[in-house]
Amino acid sequence: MSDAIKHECGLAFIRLRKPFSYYLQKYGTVLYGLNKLYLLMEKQHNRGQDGAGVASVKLNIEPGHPFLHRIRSANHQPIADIFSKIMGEVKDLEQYQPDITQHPGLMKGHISHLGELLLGHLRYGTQGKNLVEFCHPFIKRNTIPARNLALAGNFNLVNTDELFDLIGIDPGDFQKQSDLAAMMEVIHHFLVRADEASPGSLDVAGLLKKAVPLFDGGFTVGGLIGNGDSFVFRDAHGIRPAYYYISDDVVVAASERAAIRTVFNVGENEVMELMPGKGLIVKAGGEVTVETILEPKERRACSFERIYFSRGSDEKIYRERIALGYNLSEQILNAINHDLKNSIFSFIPNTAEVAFYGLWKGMDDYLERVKVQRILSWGKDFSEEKLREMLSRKIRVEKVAIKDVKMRTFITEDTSRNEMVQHVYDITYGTVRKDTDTLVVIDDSIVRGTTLKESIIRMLARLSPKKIIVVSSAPQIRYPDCYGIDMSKLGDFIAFRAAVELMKDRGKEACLQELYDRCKELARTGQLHTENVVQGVYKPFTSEEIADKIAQLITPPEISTPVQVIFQTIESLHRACPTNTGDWYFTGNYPTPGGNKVVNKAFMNYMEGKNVRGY
Ligand SMILES: NC(=O)CC[C@H](N)C(=O)O
Repeated sequence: MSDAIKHECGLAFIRLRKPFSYYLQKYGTVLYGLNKLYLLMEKQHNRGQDGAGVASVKLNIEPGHPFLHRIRSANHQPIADIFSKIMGEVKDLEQYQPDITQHPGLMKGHISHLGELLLGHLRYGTQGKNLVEFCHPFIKRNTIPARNLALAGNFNLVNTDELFDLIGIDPGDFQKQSDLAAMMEVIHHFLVRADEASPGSLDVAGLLKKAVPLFDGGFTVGGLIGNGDSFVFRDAHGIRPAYYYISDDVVVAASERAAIRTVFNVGENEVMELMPGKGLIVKAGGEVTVETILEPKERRACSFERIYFSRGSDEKIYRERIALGYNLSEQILNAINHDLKNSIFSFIPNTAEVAFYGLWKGMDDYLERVKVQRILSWGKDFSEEKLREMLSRKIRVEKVAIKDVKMRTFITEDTSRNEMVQHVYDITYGTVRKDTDTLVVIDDSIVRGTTLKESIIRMLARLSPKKIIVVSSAPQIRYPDCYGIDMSKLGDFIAFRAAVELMKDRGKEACLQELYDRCKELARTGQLHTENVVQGVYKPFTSEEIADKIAQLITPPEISTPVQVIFQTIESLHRACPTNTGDWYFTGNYPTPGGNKVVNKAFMNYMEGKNVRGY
């Protein structure tokens, strides 16, 4: 991955179904749940770099004693920071009573986070700021236990303002900036109503059925209620991922299946997908149900989860990434004129590595077909040496690019900064035959193209290949995301800039103004959600034209090595990742009405020179 696409958030939910003494007996520790939560979060640390948080609820607590706790951190290593504090409490206690960990009751009384209900979160902000105040879980306290709520999720909502209006709340400055704050108010509003209606027996599914349809966005959200009930729900299109596992001991939910598998050591089919629109509800007594909260709509699960966000250790995701690379083989063979002898294949570390193996397989299959054809065409006319030579032909793969330094902010002076930026990546010398070999490098996506231009292309050109081909295992990113990925500004996308350049080249700049006027007209009549005007920016051009323009844009002016860029097609993406058909960032087809509004607003912001998000 050369361009960091801002990562997703990750959710980790654990509900212990037995008393703490049981875990002490069976697993040797009362801290079983917290240990598992720690692992479940660590195994998903790919999903959030801004911060993390944990909330916990204790069951059956004497009135007057605290039962809901929450800890958050936006430190450098937020997960470690949180758990060192949680475990610090245990160490402190052990100083006074060395065998305290053998006493479940005492532990539960003294360790704030030793609750049966645990909710962990990893954040990459898509709204508000990257501060600890914005880290999840958010909590709301009340003297009535059933009206206490902790919430955390992987989501983005595009109707935050409307939500406050709907429940008649005038948000403060902080709340205005946070979709989680809006979600909290809405769910809490219905939680209070539900508690009023039947004190002592909350209808969790019922209250979610009232609250959740009001949210426009993609979401997987977990919640703990002070009365001991808890839930996880998912949007109707299944945009954000959600998985769960139920055993006699625990109920677990998380954003990634492989994380649950690893932490609980269970098989692929033991971990279930929480289907679109469903809610996983665990009552205070431990009963679990999966209920329909929203009528499921057309499945549009985010394909970027498969291309890049989720960990490639997942059984299915691994195979899909292999297929993504494999599917690119034909386009690449055409680009190198089937000249495998003079082509070297490599990848941009690290996330593109699996797709690279797929590409390698694709090339190998082709080479094998060629070998068989050639050998058959010889008839009886061959020697051992000739046969050996033919069989020894291999795809040439090398580790060419190396991820090196993280740019340090202390370099501020422009010229040295540019010089330094180059060195974010390094190259392996002696791998390429000068002016003879074509270098094919696969990356998982190209968003802004900045790192390619500033570092990778410059570095690769130092090896003097005949040509550089950059292959993207994702299609062209043309439209903003508004469902949890922080890529919301059109002017940032190299594909968008390429289309604008092409318009300029062809004297069609007026087209942009026309599209802008169209947006303004739609905005005036409150119709911004009805169509995606930005599709008109790309319409006059073929994908190849845009790819060629991107190649020009990412080639630094002083580099004379020809550069070509090849993208995955949308069809082959869907062939490779059949269950995750969400592709709005590539096609502009948004699953929810807010999507069109966001893309049109993003375009208006671009035209007006405003560097803000479209939601
Ligand atoms: N990436 C995410 O899921 C972000 C969650 C939420 N929108 C936030 O900014 O906190």
